Amino acid sequence: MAVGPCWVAVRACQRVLKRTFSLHKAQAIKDMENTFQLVRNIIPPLTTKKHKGQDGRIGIVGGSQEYTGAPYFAAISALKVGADLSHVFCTREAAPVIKSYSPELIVHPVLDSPDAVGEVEKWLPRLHALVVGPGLGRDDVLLGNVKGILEASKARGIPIVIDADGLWLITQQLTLIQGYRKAILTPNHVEFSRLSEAVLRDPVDSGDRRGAVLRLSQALGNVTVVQKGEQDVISDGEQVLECSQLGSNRRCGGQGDLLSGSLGVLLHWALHTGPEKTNGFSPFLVAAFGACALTRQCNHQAFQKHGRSTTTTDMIAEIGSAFNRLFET
Ligand SMILES: NC(=O)C1=CN([C@@H]2O[C@H](COP(=O)(O)OP(=O)(O)OC[C@H]3O[C@@H](n4cnc5c(N)ncnc54)[C@H](OP(=O)(O)O)[C@@H]3O)[C@@H](O)[C@H]2O)[C@@H](O)CC1
Ligand SMILES: Nc1ncnc2c1ncn2[C@@H]1O[C@H](COP(=O)(O)OP(=O)(O)OP(=O)(O)O)[C@@H](O)[C@H]1O
Ligand SMILES: [Mg+2]
Repeated sequence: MAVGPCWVAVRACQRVLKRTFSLHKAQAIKDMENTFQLVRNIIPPLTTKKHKGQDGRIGIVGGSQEYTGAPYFAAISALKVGADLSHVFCTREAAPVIKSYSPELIVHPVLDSPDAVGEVEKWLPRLHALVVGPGLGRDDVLLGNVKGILEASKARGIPIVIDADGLWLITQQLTLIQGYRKAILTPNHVEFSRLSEAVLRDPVDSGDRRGAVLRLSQALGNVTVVQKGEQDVISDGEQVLECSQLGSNRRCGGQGDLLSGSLGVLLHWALHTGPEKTNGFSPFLVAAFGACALTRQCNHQAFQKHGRSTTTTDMIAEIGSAFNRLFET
């Protein structure tokens, strides 16, 4: 077959694209490796000199009539990653259910009480990070209470992870989070679109996920955003990171709760260790990358054992060994 100049040009162009793509891929792998090292740097050593609480006291705000699993997944994941104490602030009805899942959680049935904000505020001085939203539901009274809790936490400078219905709340009231740089938002696909459309008043460009996450973070005043998906895309409005750690194709509910609970602890560790441990790199990005990689590795390991029957409980059972493999070898 005669090969015309046009075809030659196409082949040349394909070669350049292929090389650019491989370079991009190689760069992405190198970035991932460097970021893994930064995550390793923030892990606090286990020593005889420490007392209970020093490696993290994490609060989860969520748990309602409909949803008791999500706050449990987040709270137990925080403990399994290495926090010393994990508190759940939930509704009165949800509390006995959550307590019955695990004796290891401290459960406060206060979220629908008349003085919910005051009841949670009492604990704030002792908490290193809050995770707001898993299993919260969308009841207006509860959301009003959580608004007060967010305001009180911001006034104290507490790092906050916002997930699930917490994202629903801030999507309705963007000023609640605008400019609070100690927050990390962890939207799934739907939550990201809702939030992005509310903030940027434009439909999301699904062909440019990195750009979309970067723009959302910038518009929120450099609040860190983690868009979960086939790859997790993370940005603080200045840099964009991707996590493509191998997971599996099993998409059972609750994986995002494992991620947000883990992130609560890693965020505390990243902020506590100081900038020299993260080479000046954003501690928010390091913590977010660590939580994404860990969740996906748990998913991978659980899937190897349980295949299609994998559930989030199986993934939680993998946290210890996944953490070791990724960060302690
Ligand atoms: N065991 C428990 O207690 C658990 C409780 N949970 C709690 O549930 C509450 C609500 O959280 P949420 O994530 O279900 O709410 P929301 O964002 O409205 O999504 C709803 C719909 O969006 C869609 N959809 C989702 N992802 C998509 C994607 N990637 N790509 C495309 N579409 C996608 C999908 O719609 P469908 O396929 O049905 O059309 C889905 O049904 C919250 O409190 C949370 O913490 C969970 O944590 C799970 C474990
Ligand atoms: N298509 C995909 N391929 C691989 N991993 C994915 C995919 N989609 C999501 N994940 C991973 O699953 C985890 C949870 O993301 P997901 O989008 O399911 O969150 P979620 O909807 O908030 O979960 P939850 O059910 O807990 O609310 C993240 O670690 C993400 O990387
Ligand atoms: Mg979720």
